[in-house]
Amino acid sequence: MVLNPVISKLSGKLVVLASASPRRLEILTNVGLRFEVVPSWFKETLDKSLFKAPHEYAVETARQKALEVARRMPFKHLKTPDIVIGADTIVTVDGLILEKPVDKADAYRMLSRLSGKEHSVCTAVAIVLCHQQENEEIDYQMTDFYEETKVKFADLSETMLWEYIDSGEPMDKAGGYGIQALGGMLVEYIQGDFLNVVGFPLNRFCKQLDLIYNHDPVSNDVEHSVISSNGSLTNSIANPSSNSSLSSPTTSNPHTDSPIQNGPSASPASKVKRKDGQSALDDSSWALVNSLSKCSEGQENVSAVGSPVPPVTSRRPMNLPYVVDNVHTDDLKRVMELMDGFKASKVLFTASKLRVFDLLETRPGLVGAEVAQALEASLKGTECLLEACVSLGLLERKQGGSSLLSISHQEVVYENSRLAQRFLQSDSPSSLLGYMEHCDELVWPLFSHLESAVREGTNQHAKVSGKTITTNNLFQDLYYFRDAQKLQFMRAMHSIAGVAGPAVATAFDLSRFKTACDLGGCTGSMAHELAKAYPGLSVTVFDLPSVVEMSGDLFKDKLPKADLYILARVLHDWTDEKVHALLSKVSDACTPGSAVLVVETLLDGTRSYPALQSLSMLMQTMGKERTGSQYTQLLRQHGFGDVRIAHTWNFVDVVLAIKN
Ligand SMILES: C[S@@+](CC[C@H](N)C(=O)[O-])C[C@H]1O[C@@H](n2cnc3c(N)ncnc32)[C@H](O)[C@@H]1O
Repeated sequence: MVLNPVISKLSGKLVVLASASPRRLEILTNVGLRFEVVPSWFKETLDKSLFKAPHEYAVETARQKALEVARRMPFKHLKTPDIVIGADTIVTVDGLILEKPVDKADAYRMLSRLSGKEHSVCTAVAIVLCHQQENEEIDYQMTDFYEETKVKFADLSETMLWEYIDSGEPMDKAGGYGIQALGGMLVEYIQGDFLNVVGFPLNRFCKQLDLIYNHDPVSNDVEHSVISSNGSLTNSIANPSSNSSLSSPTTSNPHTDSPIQNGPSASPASKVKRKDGQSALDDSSWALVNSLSKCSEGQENVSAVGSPVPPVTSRRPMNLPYVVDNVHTDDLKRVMELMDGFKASKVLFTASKLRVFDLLETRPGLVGAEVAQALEASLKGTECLLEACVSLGLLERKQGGSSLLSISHQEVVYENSRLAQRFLQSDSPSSLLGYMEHCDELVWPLFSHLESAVREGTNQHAKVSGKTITTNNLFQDLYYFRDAQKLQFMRAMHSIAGVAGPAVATAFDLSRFKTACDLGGCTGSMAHELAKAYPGLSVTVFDLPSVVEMSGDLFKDKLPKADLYILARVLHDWTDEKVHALLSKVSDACTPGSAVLVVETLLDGTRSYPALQSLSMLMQTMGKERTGSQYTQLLRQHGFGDVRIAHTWNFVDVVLAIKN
């Protein structure tokens, strides 16, 4: 299509970009567009499974972003924009939608998925035109489109991936990369609009503005749906030859003359369809999407919270304060989740202890009564527990049991979720049941004394078991004083090492070491993982006499000879003084080029797990978790000049320190 001048058509208009993306801002500024930035409060949480194709999800998100700002501004900013632009960029690969990574581990998952493959970048843009009418009501007209660009990544090495992730660039970008900066290094070729990959398809946007401002939509016979503030469809004209699109976010079928229901139109599938039945995305027809009076402030907020499609319902009087908005709702949700965190943990521990997951592994598809019978528990309590497990993603609820006790085939039956199959069944290789039992029996009672621990700065065993624990008797008197306790502790250590072991073993290339000694190696689970990863490595486990045959006291006895010493979750048990004593001893046992592998949860980044784990150490031991740089400093003080850190984002991270 011939492109006419469009940007000048917007001069004198209040143009608003409903996006905080600096890249979109730059693209639009560069072409001389004058606009305000009002980031949308619409949360990108639409249920992706409701959309037939990924681009439909992006379009709907762009629409909701733009509409939220268009509806908020007259009330919150006390001015009505002329035009609001919303955009959403998604990356799709193997049918999967990738948005912005939530953390480094997520960025790693995304980028390794993109490595060596072609993927698609889709930016959807929604343009809302706001017309203030004489009666103070505002009409909203919306048009939207999307642009797709194919991008091919080179094969990326692990080092390249991590170097890029550690640059911090992936974090605020769809798909975890930015083509305009460092991420450009990853790209072999692109097919399509480069700026679309950056975040805004400028050319297509200008074509769309051309359609809007250089052609009169009504005289062009384009599709034109009007929804009045009482929610009824008042007009509908169609032009089947039209090739651009506009849709009404509030109508389930704007092509009918029937009245449209008030209230939330829940499904994104309610988007306008073209006359020919195609998705509206390639159309450029018009729809007057909404008409709201200025006094419907509360409604604006309700819609943004509850539904992808803003409802048009009865008006609220201006003087009735309406206090819920997206931001508040998200904060409230977070606080509620945190307040309920202890209940969720206890549900997990109890269901594990009652062996619900083992039962449903051997007998999947049981109804509540059958589970209650097998557990010898009350029906009422069992049903509550099962439903709580479903809500936490531990179990799946299905319809139609075929069991003897089921009354009808429509009865609810339960099965283990994938998460439960992997981590909660006792026979799974990555079962965490041992650790769960430890958390429930030992850590849980300690945490009820968190306030005392914070005030006193010490462990709380005296309050729970009446035992005063010091650096000299931590293991012997606490964990190993009875066989049952010892085995429980060892099971806990074993299960974590089993899950984290493969990531620890491969965090660095350790193939040059021939002998390793796992100091405080407990059941040998970590040693086993190392030996598996490096068939040429002979690993010895050294622990207290009550734990292993190759025994001794780390602090008193001579250490076995090795060229790699492993200290996995040992240093975090001890005071700085003891840590210095131990590292000095390990350093003495090392020759130049030998190394120590410190495996600990590093207090780096913003994940909650390490911080909570550090509190757990405070409650249980003499020690604490430390940051990567604290370990680096400690190790350097003991003659390990070359210190490298690998964050595995598993239970533990890894520090490799090589002796000078
Ligand atoms: C927290 S556990 C870690 C176990 C194992 N490294 C892992 O990551 O699964 C600490 C280990 O240090 C051992 N340990 C504690 N004090 C010790 C000492 N004085 N000498 C030798 N081993 C000790 C304990 O028996 C226990 O196995």
